[in-house]
Amino acid sequence: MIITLTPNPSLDRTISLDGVLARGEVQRAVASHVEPGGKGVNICRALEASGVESLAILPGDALDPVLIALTEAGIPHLGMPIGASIRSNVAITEPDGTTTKVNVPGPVLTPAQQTELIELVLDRADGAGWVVLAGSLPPGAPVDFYADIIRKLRARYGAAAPKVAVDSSGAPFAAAVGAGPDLIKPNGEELAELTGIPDPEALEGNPAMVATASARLVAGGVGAVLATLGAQGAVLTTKDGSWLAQTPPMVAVSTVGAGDSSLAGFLLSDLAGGNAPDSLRQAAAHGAAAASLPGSTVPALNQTKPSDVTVTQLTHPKEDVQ
Ligand SMILES: O=P(O)(O)OC[C@@]1(O)O[C@H](CO)[C@@H](O)[C@@H]1O
Repeated sequence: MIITLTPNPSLDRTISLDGVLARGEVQRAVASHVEPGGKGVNICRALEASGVESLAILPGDALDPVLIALTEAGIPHLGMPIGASIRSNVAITEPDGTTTKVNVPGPVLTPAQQTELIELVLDRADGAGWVVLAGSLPPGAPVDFYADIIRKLRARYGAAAPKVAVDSSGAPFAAAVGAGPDLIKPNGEELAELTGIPDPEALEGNPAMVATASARLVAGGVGAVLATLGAQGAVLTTKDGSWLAQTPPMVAVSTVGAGDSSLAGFLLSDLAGGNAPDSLRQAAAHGAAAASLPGSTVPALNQTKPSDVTVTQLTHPKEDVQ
């Protein structure tokens, strides 16, 4: 069983253009998709598509379009009523795979609502294999919201605590990293920010540098780092080493949610007893399959091609990343 918490979920509208996005112009779209979203929600959608038991915890009223869509899709979820609408985020995709995304802040969670949401997670985590804390925080939540949940889970369940994965951004991600989660899933930019690399482009095309930066986080108490690098693949770093996964070149249809599918692929392999390189392979296969699907559509296991993924072990270069 995998529990996800999405404290700032969204209704995702993806608009497909048949040309390049033109700022300041009126353009006609060729298609549009609406899906219930937010990172943890997408992870549960991907797990459900592969028959893995999960529960999506999120703030949202029973009649909110996001919760209605989750019910219709048969995604197990637990909504905490907030008396406000879940935000709507927009993605615009171009034929070459370029995706432009605009995310809005979302409704405020009061301190009482934050406490209630945390209690829901703590209660439901009993016996779970993983708890995934995912996405941005809603306005009003303190920076250490995720870090606090990690500490509370360990305090309540001790040695029986579920493993915790975190995928967020900015200061809340950095604070969560400080609490030593079992797994984090940064993209290149987030990894640079977490490790103090001033120019994220330095990591582009340099998996060894990604591995070195990730290894520092592992040395600092993070269990594993799954760095997703878009078309350049993914790098997994644990205390045992680093591996690079690469998928065959492709033109993406929509990259929205590809990282969430990657994390779902990793978790379902891990739950099934896969070792680190196996789980990385499934993460990369899930990410590539998601990028080939429109909107934030998530792939099922049988739509992924792990045999097309090349996994190689990396050695960390001696020089420090500055
Ligand atoms: O604003 P956040 O919480 O960082 O990200 C939200 C979001 O971009 O993440 C998912 C894709 O990963 C989408 O479903 C959703 O719109």
